Amino acid sequence: MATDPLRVLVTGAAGQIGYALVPMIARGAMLGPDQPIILHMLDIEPAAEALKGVKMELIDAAFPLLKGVVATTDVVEACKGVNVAVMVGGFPRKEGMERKDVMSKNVSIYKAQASALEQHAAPDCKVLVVANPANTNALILKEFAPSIPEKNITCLTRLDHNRALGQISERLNVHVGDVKNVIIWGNHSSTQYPDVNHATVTTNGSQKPVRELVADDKWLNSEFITTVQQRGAAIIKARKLSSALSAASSACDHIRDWVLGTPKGTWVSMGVYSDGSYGIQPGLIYSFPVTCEKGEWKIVQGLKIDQFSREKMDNTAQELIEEKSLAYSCLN
Ligand SMILES: NC(=O)c1ccc[n+]([C@@H]2O[C@H](COP(=O)([O-])OP(=O)(O)OC[C@H]3O[C@@H](n4cnc5c(N)ncnc54)[C@H](O)[C@@H]3O)[C@@H](O)[C@H]2O)c1
Ligand SMILES: O=C(O)C[C@H](O)C(=O)O
Repeated sequence: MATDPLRVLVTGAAGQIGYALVPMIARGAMLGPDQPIILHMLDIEPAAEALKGVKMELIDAAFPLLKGVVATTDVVEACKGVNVAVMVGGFPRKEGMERKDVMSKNVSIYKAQASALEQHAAPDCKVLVVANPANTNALILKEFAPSIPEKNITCLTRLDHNRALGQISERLNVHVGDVKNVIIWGNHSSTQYPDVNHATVTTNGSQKPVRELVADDKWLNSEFITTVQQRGAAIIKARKLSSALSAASSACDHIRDWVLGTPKGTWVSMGVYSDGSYGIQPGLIYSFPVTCEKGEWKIVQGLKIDQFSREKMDNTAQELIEEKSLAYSCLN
């Protein structure tokens, strides 16, 4: 039986993440190889010509799953009937800036786009905010779109999760696919806490704790953490542009696992609405370990948290509380 196409919105589609992301979606990397797609691409007037060019290339690539392309600078047209919204539109940080330095420009975009999504997207639309400051933009979107269920609004910390997997795989010289269950707690910023206390590596059919295999707590508790926290800045320094292919790929991972489910025994990190789990203030958009089934995420419960982790988890929560009040002061 033919499957109806799903409508996927990408905002900021003429930008560098957008350019990497739309072909991945059109090839099935986000919603699977059998799911037809109609792509909705939004950008602003100064990027309208570039957006047209992206649409031309999508047509030229002749993707079999791509059943239509809407390329527009009209936010209402862009949001109409979308089932998935990937919010990339905004201003990236440059060398020497922290992510919250792009706050005033970006939170006002998310306030404005919240109502367009609320009024015109499909009622069960799943929203992923990528643009920085990602957690706080998602929080603003949630607060200004009160009729969208809070469970449907998330932000991207899967890139940090994948970076953590990558660092462990490099250190142990094992395949990245054999490393699992790292956790990113908190903010997608330099206060995030990459935690390997529950992570494992599968070797010769059995699972071993990452801590045991690395056997170097000093490295795990210092250099590993700062490398993951600072990876975004390192990419900006090297490329003079912020990460794009890895961000696009991680956005596909985030939505794919959310919609199609996480493999048994595996969790991933997602920035989601806090329900107070692990003592994190309810209402923040905070990155937790989650499992997904039937299109719903659930925070993994009952993990043992030591004093070292507790302090780092609270520190990044505190930054999110401060970002929230800074965001509101930018909106006033
Ligand atoms: N969460 C993450 O892991 C992660 C990773 C990488 C980048 N980012 C962030 O993603 C965002 C995009 O990065 P990029 O490198 O693609 O930037 P970019 O400047 O190349 O592209 C951004 C696009 O957004 C468009 N835009 C601006 N205002 C808009 C609006 N109101 N509506 C729709 N589109 C609008 C711009 O015209 C531009 O085409 C940045 O905020 C960046 O910091 C987040
Ligand atoms: O660090 C940035 O500003 C871009 C992005 O958030 C990243 O982590 O690569």
